[in-house]
This record gives sequence, C-alpha cells and structure tokens, in this order.
Amino acid sequence: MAGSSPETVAFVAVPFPAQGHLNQLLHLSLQLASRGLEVHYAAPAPHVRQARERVHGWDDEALLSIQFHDLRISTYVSPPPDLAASIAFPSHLMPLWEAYTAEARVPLSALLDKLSALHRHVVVVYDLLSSFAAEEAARLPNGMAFGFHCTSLSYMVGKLDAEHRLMRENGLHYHKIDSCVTKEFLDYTHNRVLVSQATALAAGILANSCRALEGDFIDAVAETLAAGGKKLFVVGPFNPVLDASASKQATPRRHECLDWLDKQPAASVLYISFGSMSSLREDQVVELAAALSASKQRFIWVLRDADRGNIFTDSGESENRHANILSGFCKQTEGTGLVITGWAPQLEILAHGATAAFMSHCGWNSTMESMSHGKPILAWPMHSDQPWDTELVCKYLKAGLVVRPWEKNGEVVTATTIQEVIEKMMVSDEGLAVRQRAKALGDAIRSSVDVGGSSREDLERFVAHITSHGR
Ligand SMILES: O=c1ccn([C@@H]2O[C@H](COP(=O)(O)OP(=O)(O)O[C@H]3O[C@H](CO)[C@@H](O)[C@H](O)[C@H]3O)[C@@H](O)[C@H]2O)c(=O)[nH]1
Repeated sequence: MAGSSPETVAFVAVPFPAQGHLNQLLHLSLQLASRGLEVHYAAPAPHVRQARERVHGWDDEALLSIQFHDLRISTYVSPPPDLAASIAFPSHLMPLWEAYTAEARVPLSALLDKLSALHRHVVVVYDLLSSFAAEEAARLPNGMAFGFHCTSLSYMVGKLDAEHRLMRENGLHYHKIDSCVTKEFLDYTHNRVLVSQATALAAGILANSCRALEGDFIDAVAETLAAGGKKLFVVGPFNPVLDASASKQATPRRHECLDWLDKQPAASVLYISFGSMSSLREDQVVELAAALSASKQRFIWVLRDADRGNIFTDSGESENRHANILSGFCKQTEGTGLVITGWAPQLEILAHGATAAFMSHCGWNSTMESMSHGKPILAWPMHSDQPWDTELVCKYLKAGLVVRPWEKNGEVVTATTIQEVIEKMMVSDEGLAVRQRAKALGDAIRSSVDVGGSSREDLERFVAHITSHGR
C-alpha cells in the first residue's frame, strides 16, 4: 500500500458491479482522493476496467490517485439482454450479481485485513447492494462502515415510511419496488443481499443527493437514522458539475458528437439516452425514430442495448441490431441529428450549452447529471426506482414532462405521443417554464457544491468525521 503509515486512514469504496453504481462510487472516490485521502476502490477486474474507461469529467491523471483492487470472482454467464421480457428489468445481469454476492467477500476480506494492519482506521463505503462489506468492516478491530444509497433519498423515505406521508402531503404517488423489478431480483435482495442487517452494522449512510432537490425528504431520512444512532451525509451530486465552456475544451479523447454540438444553436438539441441497463424493442425504436424525424428538432440519440455483465464480452452485436432502421433514418435526419450506438460522453453532452433537454429513463445518475446541469427531463421510466424518480422530477420538482407513465410500461409508445411531448418541451410556453425551472434548479445544485453549500459542507463533515475518528 503505497505511502501508508499506521497514522493514516484508508478509505475503501466497494461498489456494486453495474455501471450506474460503479460510476457513483468512482466519482466519490476521486473527490476524496483530491482532498488527500488514501483511497482504494475494490470490484471485480472487468468492472474496475469498465469504471475507469467510462469515467467522465475527470482527467486520466486523477485516476492515478486511486488504488484499484480486483475482487476476483469465478466465471459467470454474460448473455445479452432479453428483449422479449415483460418488464425492461436487466435480468440478464443476475448471473453476475449472484456470483458477486457469493464470492467477492473472500478477496475483500483479505484486502481489508491487509489495510487494517497498516492503518489507524479503515473506512469502508459500500453500495447497499454490496452489504457483505459492512460485515467485513465490522469484523476489523479498526473498521468503520458507511452504506452508500445510490438512488434518490426520497425513494428511501418511501421504503422507511409505509404510510408514505410526505408523498401524500405533496400529492405524489410512491411506486413500490415490488411492481418495478422482477420477483427473482426481489428474492435476491431479500435472501442474499440483506441490506437491513448490514445497515445495522454501519455508522451511517452517504447519499448522492442534494438539499436543492430533496430537502424535506433528506430531513425525514436524517431523523429516522438519528433515532437509530446513525449519521447521514448528503454529498451529491457526486458527478462533477461541468461548465459549458469545459465541455467545449479540446481534449485528446473528445467525442466527435461534441464537435457537432459546438456547431448547433444554444439550447436547441434534445439528448436521448436510457442509461446502461435498458434496451428498446425494435417496434419502439421505429416509433421513436418516426417521432424524432417528424418533430424536426435537433437531437443526439444514444441507441444502444443494456450492458452485459461483462461488457468486454460484447463484440458489437447490439451496435448492429438497429442497422436496418438506422440507414434510412440517418439519411432522413442528416444535419438535424446524430445517432450514437457506442458509449456517449453524457456528462459533457448535458453540460454543453447547445443541449436543451434530456429524454431519459430517469436512472438516478442521469437524473442527477441532468438536474445538476440545469437540463429538464422528458421522462420515460423503465424499471426499479425510475417510476418514482419520474414522479419526483415531473410532479415535485416540476423540471420534467412525462413521455410514458409507469402504468403503461407494457405498451409501445406511439410516435404521435412522443412527438407531442418533444414539441411541448422544445417549443411551447409550458415547456419553456419547465426549462426555466430546471435551469434554476441547476443553479441551486451548483451552489450546493460550492464553498459554503450544503453538499460541500456535508462532504467536509464526512471527511472530518472519518479522519478524526479514534484519535
Ligand atoms: O452512452 C452512455 C450511456 C450512459 N452513460 C452514463 O451511464 C450512467 C447511467 O446511469 P443511470 O442513469 O443511473 O442509469 P442505469 O445505468 O440504468 O442505472 C441503474 O442504477 C441506478 C443507480 O442505482 C438506478 O437509479 C437505475 O434505475 C438503474 O437502472 C450515467 O452516469 C450516464 O452518464 C454514459 O455516460 N454514456
């Protein structure tokens, strides 16, 4: 362990192996390393590689400040997503997640023992889905664990308060997880992940949220946790909040879509992407393409299938799946839009001044990234927490419009419906009000990570807490 001494604290991030989770703890790790902490990041090797290759908003040098570790697990099948499934939940990732939960504990345990012998304190921040890490931290004579809550805190409120009081008071409908994931995944989290038992061992929870978005909900979670003697640190957005000018800088790895964006008028482009775990069926792709073409709006569309468990086993099949539709569509929309079938630089696209709005499934990363760059959302929830995030963004924050309500998740959305929502957002007075609201929220979120802002202060409080502990 380079440079360690018995006086130092080792911070260890234990993400869950899926992009939306790897990403958040990598951002947090980079932030802590930039404050001089010794930071370790532990995941199966392909997922370490995935997180490093896909990180946005940090330069390559920043990655050198983190010590990466392989939590080696045996081979698991890594199939493509099942496009015929009745719910767009990424069930094809279950073999990876089962293998991870069964096997990653042993290499993590060895790593923590080593760090424990060399440091005054070992602080483990574990994704709530990697809850075995809390037990391993609790086993150490000098260990401390914090759970990392990777979705909105209001989503947690919905789980903590069965009556959903805050939701009802705000006229919001809470979508319980049971109807938004598969039964197989529920069984897995209940029987093998064991979140609540692990939380009982943790000193508290760290959340990627922000007072500007969820102040009332944050207070509710803090109160519940405090009653159990646990701390809450709300330190989001974890993603860097980029300046529009930063997304214009020429860098060696700059994606060509950013050069295209540079040539578009301010606030004129619709960005479309459904994260890393969702795939659109062919009939839905046809409808979305027809809507984009008919709306005549400028766009960047990321058309890719959900990641496989090991993304390095995908030899481009998903990129070719839509070749037929795309050849005609790209000709029709030439000059107006771009289709990206690989990995897009989402953070830079959202920060860019030419981007007006984001059609999104409302995964929590996408939601935070969009809101923190002041971009409104056209919400199209697919599974998990996304139906609730849609409610939060569109009804509570009033910074989005719904494309497809969750209640219609089994249906194909027609081109006419999609086109109406696009036009409402891009050219109507109602859309303008939503865009202005998102811009104001973006400003508030940016302030919260500036000196004196609530998220910045919570991060300082967290760092002070873990570095002074046990002195
Ligand atoms: O071409 C792409 C596609 C995605 N991204 C990034 O990938 C991440 C996607 O994360 P998210 O928006 O949260 O979507 P999912 O990948 O679907 O995330 C899963 O994990 C989240 C955190 O737990 C949950 O909120 C979601 O519901 C769950 O599906 C974001 O950081 C995006 O910026 C890119 O940079 N380029």
